[in-house]
Amino acid sequence: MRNITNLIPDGTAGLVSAIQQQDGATAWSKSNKAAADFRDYTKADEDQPSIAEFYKQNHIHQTLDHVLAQKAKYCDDQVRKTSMGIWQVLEILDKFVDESDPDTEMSQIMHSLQSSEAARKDGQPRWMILTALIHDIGKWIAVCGEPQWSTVGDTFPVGCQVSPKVVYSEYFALNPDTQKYGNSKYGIYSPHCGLHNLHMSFGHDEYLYHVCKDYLPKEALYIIRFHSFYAWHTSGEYTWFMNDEDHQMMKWVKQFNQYDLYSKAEETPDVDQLKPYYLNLIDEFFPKTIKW
Ligand SMILES: O[C@H]1[C@H](O)[C@@H](O)[C@H](O)[C@@H](O)[C@H]1O
Ligand SMILES: [Fe+2]
Ligand SMILES: [Fe+2]
Repeated sequence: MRNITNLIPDGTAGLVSAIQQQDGATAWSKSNKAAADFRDYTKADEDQPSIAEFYKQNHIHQTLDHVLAQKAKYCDDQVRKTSMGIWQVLEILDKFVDESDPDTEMSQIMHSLQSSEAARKDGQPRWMILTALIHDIGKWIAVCGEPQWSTVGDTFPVGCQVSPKVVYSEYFALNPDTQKYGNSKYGIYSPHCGLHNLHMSFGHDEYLYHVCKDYLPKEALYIIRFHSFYAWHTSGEYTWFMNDEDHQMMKWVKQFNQYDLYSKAEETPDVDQLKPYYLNLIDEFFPKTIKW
């Protein structure tokens, strides 16, 4: 098994061209895109000004009240009534492009398959390959009419002070909660209460966690729930809320992040060719349909 650090030797992310192998997996050849060139929001400010505008809306509107209302609307088992299979949702998301992402303009099915193929190529266990495939399909709420600011982008806890390491943190000055919690490190929480006790800004992560919680191992659910919490898993903030379980789980989130971020390659995976393998993998964990 290849170690995941091989994916980013000497700062080169290197996953840009996909090469089909005989066993059906996809091998990746290196590109010139260095790891440091991913998530370059300074560059995005010049080339993609809509990303700053996206985060402005996100940071203004993601309040504790918003999060509680969205959880009541989407996360309760009783409120989710639409039955769909995992692959069906992936196909619906074929039309969806995430406005917050500076690294890919591809549709979500392409990003899903790029991530899962990177994990598969790396010899990861089947649950991790599946997690990589589905981690973003909570973006289905955008298809239901949720604005992008309430669906995508990095997440952060609400109801407490926000770390300056959250991307575009300057826009939090415009958030009404800043008056209430802006000076309180712990806000409504207590030290080391565990990340599962935080109300995270609402989006595809929290929603999909609830959709999947009866079907996947706890590591997979943890990755799904916190994969967009970059200020924590990549910038080392919010450690004051972590409990023992979070310390154990963080390594999985970090491993997963390599496949999520650096697989944003330009070559498009062959959906029809990969479909049988993934239908089989989905069947191993999920019933034919689940509630959305
Ligand atoms: O722009 C991206 C995208 O929305 C991802 O799905 C999310 O997980 C990331 O955290 C975010 O930076
Ligand atoms: Fe995501
Ligand atoms: Fe992703």
